[in-house]
Amino acid sequence: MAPPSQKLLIYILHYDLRLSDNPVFHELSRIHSNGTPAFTHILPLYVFPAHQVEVSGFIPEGDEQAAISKSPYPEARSQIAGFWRCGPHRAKFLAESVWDLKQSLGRVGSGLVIRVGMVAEIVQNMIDHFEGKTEGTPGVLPGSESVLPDKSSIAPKVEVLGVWMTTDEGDEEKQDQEKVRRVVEGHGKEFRAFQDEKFFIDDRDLPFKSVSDLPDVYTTFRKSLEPLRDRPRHPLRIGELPPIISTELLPTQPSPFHIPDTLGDLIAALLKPLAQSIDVPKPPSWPDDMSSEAKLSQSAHPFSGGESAALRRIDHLLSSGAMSGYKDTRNGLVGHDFSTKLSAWLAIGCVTARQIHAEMVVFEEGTLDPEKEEEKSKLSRWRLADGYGQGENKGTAGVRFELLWRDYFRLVARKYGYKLYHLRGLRGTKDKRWNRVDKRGNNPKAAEITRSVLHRFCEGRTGIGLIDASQREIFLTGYTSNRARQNVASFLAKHLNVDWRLGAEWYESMLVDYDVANNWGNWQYVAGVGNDPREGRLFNPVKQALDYDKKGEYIKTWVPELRGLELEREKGSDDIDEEKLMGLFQPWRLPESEQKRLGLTELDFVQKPLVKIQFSITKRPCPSGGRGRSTGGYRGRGGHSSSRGGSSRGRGRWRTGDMDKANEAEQSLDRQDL
Ligand SMILES: Cc1cc2nc3c(=O)[nH]c(=O)nc-3n(C[C@H](O)[C@H](O)[C@H](O)COP(=O)(O)OP(=O)(O)OC[C@H]3O[C@@H](n4cnc5c(N)ncnc54)[C@H](O)[C@@H]3O)c2cc1C
Repeated sequence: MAPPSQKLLIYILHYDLRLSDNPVFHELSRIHSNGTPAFTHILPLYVFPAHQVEVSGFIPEGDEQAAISKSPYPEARSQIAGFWRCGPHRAKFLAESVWDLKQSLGRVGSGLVIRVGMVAEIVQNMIDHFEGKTEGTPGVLPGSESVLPDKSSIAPKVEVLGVWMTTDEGDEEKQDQEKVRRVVEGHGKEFRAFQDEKFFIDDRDLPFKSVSDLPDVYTTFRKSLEPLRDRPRHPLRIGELPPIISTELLPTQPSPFHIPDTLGDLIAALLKPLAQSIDVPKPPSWPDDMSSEAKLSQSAHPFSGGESAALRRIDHLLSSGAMSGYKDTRNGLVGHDFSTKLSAWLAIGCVTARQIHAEMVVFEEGTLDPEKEEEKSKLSRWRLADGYGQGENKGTAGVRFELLWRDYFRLVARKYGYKLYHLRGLRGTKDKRWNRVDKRGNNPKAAEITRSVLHRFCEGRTGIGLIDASQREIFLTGYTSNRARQNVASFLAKHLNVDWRLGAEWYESMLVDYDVANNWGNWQYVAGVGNDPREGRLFNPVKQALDYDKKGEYIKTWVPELRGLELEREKGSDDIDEEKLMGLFQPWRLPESEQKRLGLTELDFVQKPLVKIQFSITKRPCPSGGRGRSTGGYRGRGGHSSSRGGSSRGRGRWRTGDMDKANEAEQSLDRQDL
């Protein structure tokens, strides 16, 4: 047989969906420019992973139910609650990101091949195909569900030399990588795993050799790295890439799946199975008559996936002055620009933290050159922006500070491995009894009650305005602010005592920016089982609403049932009636007449809130009087009524108890860091 005419290197993309500042593309272009790489062609390959993303919608024809039953893979659902692991918002964002990369690569004469399945099986299928293995050759890994080998013609012209990919910290990702390595090395090919360089500080520059030396307190970690502005490396330059293999030589997508030809069809294939089985019985919905433009303007995250959109967003943040103002706005709840909204692109590697840093440096130093054609138009946008050419400011420093949190949680994931997903957390906390929905440690009746509480939590019908607004926002848009996330996580874990992993699974399903280390690490932190140095931190969502949603704008945006509540003492004035505000924060507190007027008398979240939190800004006792209590026989935690007072604010004086004490401490630390 003639020797193969093409020597192929496969690059599997996963959470590194970008062309710029990409260590693998950098290496490929470097070797290519050096003249004599061992390979002649490359294959950039993205596989929608069947265990994380539901892929039954890629099966052509038939109704959705039939499609699910025909898929060789189990549904991609979370382990405990059974939520879709990748809900509609992230599925769409991911498809847009993959498509954007395909187009960017196309523009530089390369391309991206898309497949669905388990990545190791797809790699095996490719290698088998090029090794000329015929039908019947296992295209399937031992122990996995069957995926039929490709039946198309054999292509002896190509030899696979190796497979490259970047590593991830998630347990599952590590296992997937290991399976790929075994397949590749089992065929005597080269396997190479690159450290992705999408973080703020490169692993090579960390002040410790072994991750076991990572401090358990973020502040200690941060201090060891300050000044942060001096730390990041420069983004990598990508030169010309080796030619891509002709797609005709490739095996087709293993049956029964079909890869769509357009972005619209790709999104439709991902969304189809998700739409027919929504995870909660009474999901929130947009008003029927709301236009898609109005939805986008109401959403805090109206952005599309992809490297191009990410780079445009960075440009916008700098030219609008939003980045310079970040420190003052970052605790906002409503709007597009109160925080950077870069997280979703960072999570799947459409952009790197050091690219953000590098753009901020150019902005801070004001070094754009009007003589350079490519910098001229940027200069016209940036030069009038707040902070241009004036060095690091509070806002840009604040963004660096937050980006380091992201690095930190990734390293925490590396240090603690599987403990990231464990109920007892990194701390191994044993003394807390959680309300659970799984069989272990629970009787069926209690599990059933917890399940119904969980549904109300997910649906945004708990009766606590801030929590409900956030939960409806996340369901409808895939995003909610960091402030809201902290409150939601604290509420589930500490007021309701519900197994915090259910919240983490819900966020995994809902968030457009889901990231394994950041999500599970943050949930543990807030639930009190992770590496928060202060044990017992508790967010009081009523006080938090008072601090961060002073005029009730956020709650009214997302809980339309309460929009008709007029908070101003006089129309158009800034003078807010605090009692009504308290009614917005917990609608059970509204007088009966107001409840009737607003049509709230039949609503469970008004009449039977999951928790009543005692909190008042007047000297008068709360309407229910006495201790706060949870309702419906649920073993949760209400507020406490011992009045210890606190700071005066507005007209009255805080009348709260233990919860305020916790919040005073909370304010002093305030996770300004988080
Ligand atoms: C319970 C809970 C779950 C979370 N789950 C995720 C998740 O799955 N994915 C995710 O990216 N972030 C998560 N976060 C962190 C944080 O809420 C988001 O990163 C942030 O809200 C994203 O919006 P932004 O890009 O506008 O953030 P900005 O405020 O603009 O911050 C800039 C960047 O810094 C990083 N950052 C900010 N805060 C944190 C933080 N607390 N931890 C780690 N990195 C941070 C993010 O990359 C963010 O894009 C979670 C926080 C909590 C409390």
